Amino acid sequence: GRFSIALAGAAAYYLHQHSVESKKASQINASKEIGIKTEPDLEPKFKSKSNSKAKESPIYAVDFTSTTFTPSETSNIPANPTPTKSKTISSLRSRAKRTPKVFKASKPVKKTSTEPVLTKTTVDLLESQIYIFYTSLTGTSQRIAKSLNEKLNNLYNLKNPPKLLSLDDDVDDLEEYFLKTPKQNGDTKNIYVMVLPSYEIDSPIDYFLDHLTETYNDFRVDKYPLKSLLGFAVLGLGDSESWPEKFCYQARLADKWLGKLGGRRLYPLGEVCMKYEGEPVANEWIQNFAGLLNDNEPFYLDDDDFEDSDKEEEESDSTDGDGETLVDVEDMGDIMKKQGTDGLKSEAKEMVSKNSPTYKSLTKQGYSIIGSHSGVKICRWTKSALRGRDVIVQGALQAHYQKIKQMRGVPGIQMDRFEEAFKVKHAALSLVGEPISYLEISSLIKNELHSRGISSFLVCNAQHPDNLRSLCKVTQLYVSIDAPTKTDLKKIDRPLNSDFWERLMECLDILRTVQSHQRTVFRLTLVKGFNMDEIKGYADMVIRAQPSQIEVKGATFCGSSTGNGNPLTMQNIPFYEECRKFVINLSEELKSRGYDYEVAAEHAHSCCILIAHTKFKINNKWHTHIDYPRFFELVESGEEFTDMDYIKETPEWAVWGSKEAGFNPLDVKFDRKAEKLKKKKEREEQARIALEKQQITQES
Ligand SMILES: Cc1cc2nc3c(=O)[nH]c(=O)nc-3n(C[C@H](O)[C@H](O)[C@H](O)COP(=O)(O)O)c2cc1C
Repeated sequence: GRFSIALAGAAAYYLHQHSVESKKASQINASKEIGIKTEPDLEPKFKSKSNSKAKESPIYAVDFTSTTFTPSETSNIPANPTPTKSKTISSLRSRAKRTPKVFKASKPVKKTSTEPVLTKTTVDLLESQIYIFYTSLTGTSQRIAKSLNEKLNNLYNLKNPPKLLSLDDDVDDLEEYFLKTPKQNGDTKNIYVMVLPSYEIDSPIDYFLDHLTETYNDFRVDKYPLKSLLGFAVLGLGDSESWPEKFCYQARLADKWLGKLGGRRLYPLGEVCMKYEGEPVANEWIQNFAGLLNDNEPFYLDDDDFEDSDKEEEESDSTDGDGETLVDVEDMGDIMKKQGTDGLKSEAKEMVSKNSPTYKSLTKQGYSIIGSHSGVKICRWTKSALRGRDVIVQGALQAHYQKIKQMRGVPGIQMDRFEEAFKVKHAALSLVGEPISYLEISSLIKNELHSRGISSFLVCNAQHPDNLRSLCKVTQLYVSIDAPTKTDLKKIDRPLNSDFWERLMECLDILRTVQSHQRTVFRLTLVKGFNMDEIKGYADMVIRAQPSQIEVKGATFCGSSTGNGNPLTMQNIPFYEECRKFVINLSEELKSRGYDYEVAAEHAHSCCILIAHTKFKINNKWHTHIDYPRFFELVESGEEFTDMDYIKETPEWAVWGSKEAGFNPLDVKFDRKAEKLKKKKEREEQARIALEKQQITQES
């Protein structure tokens, strides 16, 4: 058996009440039939009987990837970095489309590698020459830049003392640093750290930003002059109260253009409001940045990243849709130069190439983080798991942190969320095997998770009654209910045990009795044409187990292929409306039989709806959320407690029927297309005004 631990920081766990992963699609293969219903024993028994009988020790592989799917491959970190493949003319894109002198070249063909190329970075950041640039009108940025300088100067293992330069006084010619870059002895490379305020009014920052954009747009010079840097980071200072719309906007622009000019982002852009947060937060950024210099985690960012950020703009400008790219003849020099130098001299590739199958496979398995979980699938954890529970949790945490660190260079990462992701708050023990069949599970939960203040969401498939009976207190105990009848369940889950139905029934009884003190949650994943019709069968199970809540989620489409035995198509993915209908019918069925369950909350975006027992509705307000601090207080007290002792009011935006339908208004959805459209409209409007002005001048 295998199970996975998915870890999440606080910020990313806003879905904690409702998030349900869809079941592995290939497991679902069913038709409908009326099943056997057994009358439940309705006598609750509150005393827990522990099953201490140790059976033979099984072998556990730990899957730290997505909780929905375990790939068959593992990725290795090869000892030797794979060199960057040389680029061809065709791998370079044109800039703005110009006429009339054009060469035709085929669309970029990126070489892909089937070999995983996740490698440790070969360069030691501590060996670099750090330049701290700042510009300051009223002295704040200068002060912060000085404390950054001091902090770095005090790093005993930093080889070269940093250089502090005012863009206003010490840098006469921006080209010396932002077109060429200073040459150092030997292999020493430069790191640029910028401390920049933002000014709505004209200031020297405009001049600096103009220089960056002009360099980028100047077809005569290398488009990526800052590629020779080891990396850069920008700390922005501003005032979010007085300039909410333009808060730190110039630091953001600097961060963007330095990236576009080929710089590698070493650390997320800092945006500090000097009015509210002030120097402590700026110093926190400094502290974290300094910490990262000591870190030799590989960068998520690879050589292609800065090009990708251009891509969208260029693609949107381009009307050329025939698979070929027009290359301006004036760009040819640039292209030739790149072909000659990049391919031969560029340093060893440090990360999985964005276009490689490995990258795609890893990200698909959950490699993205901030808020979610550690997408690592490294076989050494499998070995670690054999050594015992301590190694499992430590390994999971380590892998989680490692993955977060790798995200530090990705454009758009928010510093506060990045830092928050290091504070693991929640662990989901779930899927692909049974976490409760791990003999040490209770000890792992108590001693490794709860003692660290990490909550535990445990998912089981109700096939191991003995283990379920002896399970310790968890924050939330999920039971997957994949089908409402015996026949359907057999087809859908293809259970290993012939007495699977009896086991399920026994587990449901345990939930109602021995484990009724737990916050128990049924999780139903709806698949159209497979398990959505037998409402009565589900109602029977709810009555038998009397769970605290029922989470219902429409299955998500993960692609289908005839080769992997997955019969699902988009036709099997229910619409949100169909899920709504399902939960209404189920709660009405329960009501009609005298059981008090109602639809309580929803998260339309994830096609996820929560039915809860009405005991969670206090003074007409739903309390389906978890009060985590209270949970840990209760755990620490050693006293017995129930699911009702750590409840928290459901926020209005999550309540069933709210206009937000579960979308937290604080989490602004970034709509790239809408953003582009907005910008386009702004440009058109500006052009129209300019034209009008011109006409007025001509007329007068
Ligand atoms: C006239 C003026 C305009 C400003 N405009 C902005 C702005 O557009 N966005 C922002 O975030 N902060 C703005 N600020 C706040 C400054 O960026 C902030 O006070 C910063 O810490 C000043 O740094 P300095 O002392 O190094 O010049 C503005 C401040 C002044 C005085």
